[in-house]
Amino acid sequence: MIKISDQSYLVKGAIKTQADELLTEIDRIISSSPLRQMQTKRGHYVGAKMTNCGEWGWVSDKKGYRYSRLDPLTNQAWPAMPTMFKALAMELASSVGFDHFQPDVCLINQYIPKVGMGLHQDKDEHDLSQPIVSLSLGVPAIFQFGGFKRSDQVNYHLLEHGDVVIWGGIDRLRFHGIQPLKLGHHPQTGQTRYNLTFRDTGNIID
Ligand SMILES: O=C(O)CCC(=O)C(=O)O
Ligand SMILES: [Fe+2]
Repeated sequence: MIKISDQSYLVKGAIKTQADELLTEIDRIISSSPLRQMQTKRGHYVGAKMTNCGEWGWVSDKKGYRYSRLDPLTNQAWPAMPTMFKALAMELASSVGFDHFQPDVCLINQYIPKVGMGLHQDKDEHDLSQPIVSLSLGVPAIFQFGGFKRSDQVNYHLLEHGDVVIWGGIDRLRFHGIQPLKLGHHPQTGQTRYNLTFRDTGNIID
């Protein structure tokens, strides 16, 4: 395990043995809530294609970013979070000292060559005491991990198939991003990288 900041960790190869099962579940989720490019307030499109599983899903459209219980594409609830997803995310969180993590959303990002994700903070969750658990599958990518201001210096970390990044506590609001994906090939995903990001929205379902 590599400590990349005070309460941030990169665990190389942590989910290699679960990768097949994760990819099978991703296919199943995508077949009911398809990957799609989301729009931003300014009318641009988010580069990565996205979908979700869990009680909530992260969505973006001309009204902005938010969590929604329904998939706006299907008007149905998001597919349930597979039991193994939740158990794995909880185990990974607790392995670096974040106990009692109860993710209620898993955002699935799909990157193809040239697609990245600009520097941003994950701050749409109400409960910032809970960490972010982020899994990488397929083609490698360069993760940028910065400070608390967009202009702060960033460090670069290679994320390969099976790697996990976990950040929380005092690091929860650090800026981070993904550099545009380089052309590559992975036997299980082709030219694609998948990222699964587990969060606790802090939303209460009544
Ligand atoms: O793809 C990644 O590794 C990071 C994704 C991310 O930061 C996000 O979805 O908020
Ligand atoms: Fe993020």
